[in-house]
Amino acid sequence: MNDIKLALLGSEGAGKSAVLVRFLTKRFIGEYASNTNSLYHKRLSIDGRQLNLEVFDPCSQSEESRCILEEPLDWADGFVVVYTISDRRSFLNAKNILAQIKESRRETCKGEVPICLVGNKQDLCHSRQVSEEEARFLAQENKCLFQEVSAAENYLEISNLFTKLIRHVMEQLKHRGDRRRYSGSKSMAKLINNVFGKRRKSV
Ligand SMILES: Nc1nc2c(ncn2[C@@H]2O[C@H](COP(=O)(O)OP(=O)(O)OP(=O)(O)O)[C@@H](O)[C@H]2O)c(=O)[nH]1
Repeated sequence: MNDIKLALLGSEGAGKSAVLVRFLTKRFIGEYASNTNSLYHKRLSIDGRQLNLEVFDPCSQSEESRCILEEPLDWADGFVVVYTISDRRSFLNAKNILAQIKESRRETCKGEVPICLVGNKQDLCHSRQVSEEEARFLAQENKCLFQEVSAAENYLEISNLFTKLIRHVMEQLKHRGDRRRYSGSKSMAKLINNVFGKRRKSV
């Protein structure tokens, strides 16, 4: 069984939980408790391989999430960076987050860091503030996957995107061998105790 660890990052209200819950349950739930960090857990089968998926969905508002760009950067195998197409500030924040991921992995990760940039709330395109071209260009610069989606309206695009990201993570883990298993398990214990406050969710 392969363990795959993903972290969701992005501005408050960008739709991180909505995107993740859409992927995990196929459903859109309008409102989520946003005052807690959550660790979602799900078993999946991709390309005939059984996977143990863990996804960290941080609370943007909590004190704890201040360390979000420290521990999870080491813990996660891949990242989903979410912005809202109708909120330029969330896009600029996503740009910042991509730079921080790259910086933190510069020394430890020889290949590409598996990341997908997600432009959420595509259904709000009448109030668009970020063009698809600009976001695609940012994704190309950072060598990450990119897709505009609507967690409110679509499942398939989100599902395909996560599947591509997980495949990319599996490729990277093959190259990284045992290194991650060692440091990953140390980070995990620390993360659960110090950051997540032992909250875990199975979907
Ligand atoms: N119109 C529209 N609204 C969405 C979409 N996705 C999420 N929302 C709404 O955006 C708001 C924020 O969504 P969340 O999923 O809680 O966002 P988040 O990034 O997890 O927020 P924090 O937990 O505060 O960091 C909620 O009111 C959602 O219903 C979407 O695709 N379209």
